[in-house]
Amino acid sequence: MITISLTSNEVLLEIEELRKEYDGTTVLDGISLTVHKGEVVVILGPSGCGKSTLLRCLNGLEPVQGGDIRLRGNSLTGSTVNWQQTRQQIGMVFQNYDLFPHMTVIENILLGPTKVQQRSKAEALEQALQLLDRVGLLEKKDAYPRQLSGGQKQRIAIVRALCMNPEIMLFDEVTAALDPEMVREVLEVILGLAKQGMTMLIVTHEMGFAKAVADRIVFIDQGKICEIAEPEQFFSQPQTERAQQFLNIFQY
Ligand SMILES: Nc1ncnc2c1ncn2[C@@H]1O[C@H](COP(=O)(O)OP(=O)(O)OP(=O)(O)O)[C@@H](O)[C@H]1O
Repeated sequence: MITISLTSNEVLLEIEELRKEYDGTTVLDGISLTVHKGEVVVILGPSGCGKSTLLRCLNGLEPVQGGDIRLRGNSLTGSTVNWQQTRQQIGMVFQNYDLFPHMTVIENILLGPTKVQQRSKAEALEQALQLLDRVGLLEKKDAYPRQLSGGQKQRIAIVRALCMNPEIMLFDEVTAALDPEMVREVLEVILGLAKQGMTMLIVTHEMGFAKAVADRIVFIDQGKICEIAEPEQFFSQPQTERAQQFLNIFQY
């Protein structure tokens, strides 16, 4: 079988010796990771190891106490970072799709492109409709969030983030709040993005999905990177006892 890698040599994101504390307790303890354009990195680790915190630091939602984060060489840890601009380059989707309840699907999606990015409504609308079509929800464009299932809301949240044309997408347990039958439809959207070469950092507890989507698995334990491996290697022969214990819990 010929495997075509969509990962380029171009470095997009560099995390260097990142340290994060909450109330004097170290939660991220010297995390270093380089992500290339087009790469899909899945972050795994036991509950409380710091996965969500790491994504939140990358998106400027948490201040850090040490180290650096660089996006295309530009540091994101100083006090002068323009987060409004930077967040347009780093899209994030959370467990709880926070769509505005009083706005329709299309209004939710167009808010960022038209208000923040000041793009023309016609141009943003064209892109939004294309993206909605791609996730199979074009007919829901005028629905309100309360009229959608959890899986549909989560796909809309992904479209909303994509419509800002980010360079990288962060996904934080986006299927954790969904009923099992809706998990697949959301994961398929993310798999589709991977095939199109979107750079992504994904936190998930879905091991089958992690194996299918990842170029690299990063296993974190107690705030440190314990292991970085290709998925085949990680799932068949993890190098550390902690990773083996973690996989045993998932019976994987
Ligand atoms: N706002 C906060 N204030 C204080 N401590 C926090 C805060 N947010 C997270 N923590 C702590 O930081 C540690 C890492 O939390 P984080 O949510 O990043 O873990 P996680 O690996 O994503 O866990 P899970 O898989 O359960 O979601 C935990 O010990 C958590 O209790």
